[in-house]
Amino acid sequence: MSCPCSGKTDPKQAKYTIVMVRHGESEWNQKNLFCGWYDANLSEKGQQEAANAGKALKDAGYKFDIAHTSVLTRAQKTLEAILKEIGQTDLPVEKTWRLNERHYGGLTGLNKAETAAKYGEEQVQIWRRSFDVPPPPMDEENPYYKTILEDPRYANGPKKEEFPMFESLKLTIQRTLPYWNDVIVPQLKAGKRILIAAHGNSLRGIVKHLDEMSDEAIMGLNLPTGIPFVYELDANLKPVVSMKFLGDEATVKAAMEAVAAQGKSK
Ligand SMILES: O=C(O)[C@@H](COP(=O)(O)O)OP(=O)(O)O
Repeated sequence: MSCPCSGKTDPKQAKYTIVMVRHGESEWNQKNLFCGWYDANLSEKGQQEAANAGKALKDAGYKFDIAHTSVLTRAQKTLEAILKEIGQTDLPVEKTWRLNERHYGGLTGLNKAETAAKYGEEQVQIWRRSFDVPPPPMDEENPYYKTILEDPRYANGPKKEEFPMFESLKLTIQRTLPYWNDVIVPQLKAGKRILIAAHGNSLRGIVKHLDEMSDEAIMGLNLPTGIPFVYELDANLKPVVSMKFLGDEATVKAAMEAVAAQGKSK
């Protein structure tokens, strides 16, 4: 797909700025495994990507008043590395399961290329990128079932009855948007400069919402790891600058294509 690096631009009307970044490459991204709510660490390359994201933000002069991240290590470590680079290690940070990656259900722990070889690339593309077709549910046979379900980081939510066993992008958006609307929007309106470090699909959900992308259009968006992107929003929180990556266009495009290709059979 072409790089949607700088959609609409009328910075004169820009009232609010928010920066988002998908975490750096995780150890499971590196092994090409469906990760979802499994708590994979950053790979060495991912740690470097996170530091580079911080350098890019520093070079562009960004400072923040508050940051938001998920309860997963790969996003939190990315945020930490960024804050170190921009000299804001004391920034208030809010952590929420609502910014977690989508729950990849029964696919969690499977290799994406092997899954494509077994079920076909088309099926894997549907599982990875369709708006509302969920992956198969995670059941007790899955080796990561207990690790995830009994993880103490979820003691304060989600509630037992809302704890996902799988999520489509649609379901992911349904639990991410309340956080956007109830926590992030009021902070934006109060003039806070906000940074979000999260995941490929929780961020795709926010992007879909902000840019009012159709269910079809969002299928074509693959977010690269560790490259921050900026939104400038008007008084009604409509984008006047959309998804402006802090990276050169060729690099961003190649990184997006590499993410898309993870679902190929080899
Ligand atoms: O869960 C995963 O495997 C990846 C996204 O995978 P795709 O939807 O791109 O396959 O999540 P992230 O690395 O952003 O936390």
